[in-house]
Amino acid sequence: MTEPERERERERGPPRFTVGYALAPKKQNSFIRDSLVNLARSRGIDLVKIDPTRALADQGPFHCVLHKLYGPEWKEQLVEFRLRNPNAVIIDSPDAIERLHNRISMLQVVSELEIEPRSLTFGIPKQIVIYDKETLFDQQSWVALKFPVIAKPLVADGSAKSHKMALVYNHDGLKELKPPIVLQEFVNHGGVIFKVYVVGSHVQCVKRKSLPDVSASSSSSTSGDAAVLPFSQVSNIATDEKAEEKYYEMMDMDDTKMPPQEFIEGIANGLRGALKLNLFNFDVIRDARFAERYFIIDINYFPGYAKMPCYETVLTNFFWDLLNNCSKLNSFDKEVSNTCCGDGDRKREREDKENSIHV
Ligand SMILES: O=P(O)(O)O[C@@H]1[C@@H](OP(=O)(O)O)[C@H](OP(=O)(O)O)[C@H](O)[C@H](OP(=O)(O)O)[C@H]1OP(=O)(O)O
Ligand SMILES: Nc1ncnc2c1ncn2[C@@H]1O[C@H](COP(=O)(O)OP(=O)(O)O)[C@@H](O)[C@H]1O
Ligand SMILES: [Mg+2]
Ligand SMILES: [Mg+2]
Repeated sequence: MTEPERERERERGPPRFTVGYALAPKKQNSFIRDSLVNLARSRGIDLVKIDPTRALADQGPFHCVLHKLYGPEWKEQLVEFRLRNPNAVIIDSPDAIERLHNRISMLQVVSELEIEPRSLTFGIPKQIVIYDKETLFDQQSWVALKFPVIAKPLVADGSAKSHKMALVYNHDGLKELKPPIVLQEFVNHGGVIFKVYVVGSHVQCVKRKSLPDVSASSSSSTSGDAAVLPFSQVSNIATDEKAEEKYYEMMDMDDTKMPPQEFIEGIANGLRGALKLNLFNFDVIRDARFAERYFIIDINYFPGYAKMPCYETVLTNFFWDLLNNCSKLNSFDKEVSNTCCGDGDRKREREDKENSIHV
């Protein structure tokens, strides 16, 4: 760069970026808080709402589009936007997100991962998919499964219906289920679930309450108790503080040891690469019988990040990394200058970007 060019750049000041967001109203309320908007703004990133009633390609300009909306029309909008703005970043690709909308394809990738240390194991609980009532009533279809099982709607599209689960203690309980469903073996895990939030290369694990363990006797069809227990979003239920305190005491929540960070990061990075996603979380449980055995039971796109400690900083850093030092973006906005960062950061940014753009 010549001296006059450097001078012009100094005069222009640091580059500014615009991130457009397209979110359902509930998500917008929980995620787009003043604390996030102000922190991002102070780092040169403006968060701007995308108007869902107007064509996306007519809005902007956006250096980056952040979204959690579904359906063919929205996908079309993204394709059109991409054609008109080939250097803008779309977080994340709708095809990659769609894989998480089916509870079978969602977890398929887990079995393909190879993670150190090998002293700990991870996988998914034994599960089958049932598409119709006939198969549900055919003993042969679930003979390989051990009760209790959790029945989950096959579709995980964010609707209230897609979170309606049932804990089924014995085969009598199967009668009440409505396929298409996934029947997954229930794993006793001490009533505590680990939620692992992933934001690009940032990985953060938190503890949440989960379903309590089930005793062997409650699974017998002669116990006289109900054969099925419906529930929904158990780790998300807002209880009053007192009840919450009692629950935590009862479940020894404070005493529950976190899984090793290195292990969790290995899984998170493996999933990030295989799923080609930047923004997701996954639910992990630890087998109550074998403490070295972990199961991944759920993966969610763009989860409730506002519940993650320091979410404003984590998300702002992610946007910043993505928007700065990126040659593709530099050509989208010719005004942007090159900014330095370490090699590790560069590698991280490259990975984050590889996971984004393609629509
Ligand atoms: O509503 P929140 O903030 O609790 O976030 C929900 C997530 O809670 P979590 O962060 O895992 O505790 C929630 O996670 P779970 O499925 O409950 O494990 C989902 O990601 C949910 O999105 P969707 O309904 O599946 O599209 C998320 O809902 P949306 O905010 O995306 O509607
Ligand atoms: N295989 C399982 N064994 C034990 N508990 C489970 C299992 N699967 C799900 N759960 C419990 O049910 C809750 C909801 O299941 P999940 O698959 O995470 O659905 P959702 O997408 O609605 O969060 C989990 O947070 C956990 O408490
Ligand atoms: Mg879950
Ligand atoms: Mg989920």
